[in-house]
Amino acid sequence: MTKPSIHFPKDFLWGCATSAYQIEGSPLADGAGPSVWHRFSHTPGRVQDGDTGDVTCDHYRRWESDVDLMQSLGLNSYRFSIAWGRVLPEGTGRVNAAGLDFYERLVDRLLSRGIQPMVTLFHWDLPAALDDRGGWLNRDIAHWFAEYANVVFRRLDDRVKYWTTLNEPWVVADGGYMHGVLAPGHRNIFEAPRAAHHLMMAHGAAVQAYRAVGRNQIGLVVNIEPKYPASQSDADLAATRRAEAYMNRQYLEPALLGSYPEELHEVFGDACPKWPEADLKLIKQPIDYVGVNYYTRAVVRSDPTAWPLKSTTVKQKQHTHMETGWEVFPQGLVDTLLWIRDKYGNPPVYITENGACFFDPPQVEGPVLEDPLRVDYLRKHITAVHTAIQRGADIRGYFAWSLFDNFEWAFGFSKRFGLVHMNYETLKRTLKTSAHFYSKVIATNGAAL
Ligand SMILES: OC[C@@H]1[C@@H](O)[C@H](O)[C@@H](O)c2nc(CNc3ccccc3)cn21
Repeated sequence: MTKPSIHFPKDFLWGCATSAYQIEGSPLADGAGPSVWHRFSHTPGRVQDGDTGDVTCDHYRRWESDVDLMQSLGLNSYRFSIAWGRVLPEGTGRVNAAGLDFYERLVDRLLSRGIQPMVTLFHWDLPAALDDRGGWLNRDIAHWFAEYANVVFRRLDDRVKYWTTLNEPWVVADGGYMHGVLAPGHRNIFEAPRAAHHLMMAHGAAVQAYRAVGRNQIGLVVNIEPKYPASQSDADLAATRRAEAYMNRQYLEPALLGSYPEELHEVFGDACPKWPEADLKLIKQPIDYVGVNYYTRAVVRSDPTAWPLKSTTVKQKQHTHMETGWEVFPQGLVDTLLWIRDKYGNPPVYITENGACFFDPPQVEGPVLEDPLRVDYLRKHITAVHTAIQRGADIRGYFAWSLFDNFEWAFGFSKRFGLVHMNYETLKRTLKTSAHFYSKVIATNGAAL
């Protein structure tokens, strides 16, 4: 039987995603102020092998040829983030013209190559000067973030059609304040929900500011990891509900519904704050789309000894090279997209990140490097997106994570997610077979799947 031909909507965005600290390098160049990730990566023991973002892919200096590489792949869109500290070195106040000019030149070159920018305002690299003033623990950060957002909106909204306020607030609150494994490295259950709330207030303040000056689209990017109970026992079902509320609903629901899931009281206990209604009103600013970062699912088992969720995830069969063994589970993406369709009124959705790191086979030098596992992963997950579209989900674009191998936060350079291989000694970019596969998918709007 011939395979039914797959076609995506006519104006579907096909892109790759990156973030400033992970690919740019030159973190202090041209007047830029340091971020919490500059400090964190330069603190011994915080990042594997002592890796830092000082050079990484050197995109800050190679951006012109990198944009030309994106064009050669046939991308019609590119998701990247702006380093807050390049634009406002102290986080507020003085604007660093050289920093803003860099991003303006990048946007102009992308547009000249027919590539639509999707710009993230915050992808974890908070200016260190603001962390010194309390960072995400200080309620004033909502105003600081709106001030920064306004500077960028006024300069670029005539050319940038797609804005994102925050990338994955859950990761910042959970990694940076609950478990302390990401910058700024706090481990405190009383801080985590406050950081989470202030992140969402900043999101609301930036959207509110955008409505006064902007004419395009703005949304929020969340990581969604669907939770499946390991058994139908009451304990496992309750643990699964807690895990889903803590990761998947804690940010979407204040943004879309203006309320927090009740299960958070079970997670945070007496650390769970009570917020004024006015805060929730600020957070619930109408947004134009939801960005979903999907990588894997979690099978959840109750574990009363596990902090703070009293649950653990059960490792599955085929998984990627992530330390926590992220399972390859494309059905989870279908389930996630239909869950959003049904639970939140079928909002416009972009898959703003999807990808995998594998221990790619030993690389033989040459024009193309073989990464069959990543090709298989992308094929299955892009097909999952198409399945969700056929079942009525309003999906408008897909961004593969990532364009290049890059700085994988606390894992340093040990994890490679790129469609393009990065030689960190020579900075040579080499396409992997997944890049060629993705190019064909884009050129045929999905038919090459
Ligand atoms: O880990 C791969 C990427 C990372 O490089 C991006 O900067 C970030 O946006 C990103 N988010 C996820 C998924 N969310 C997540 C879940 C658990 C721990 C850490 C991240 C994966 N990734």
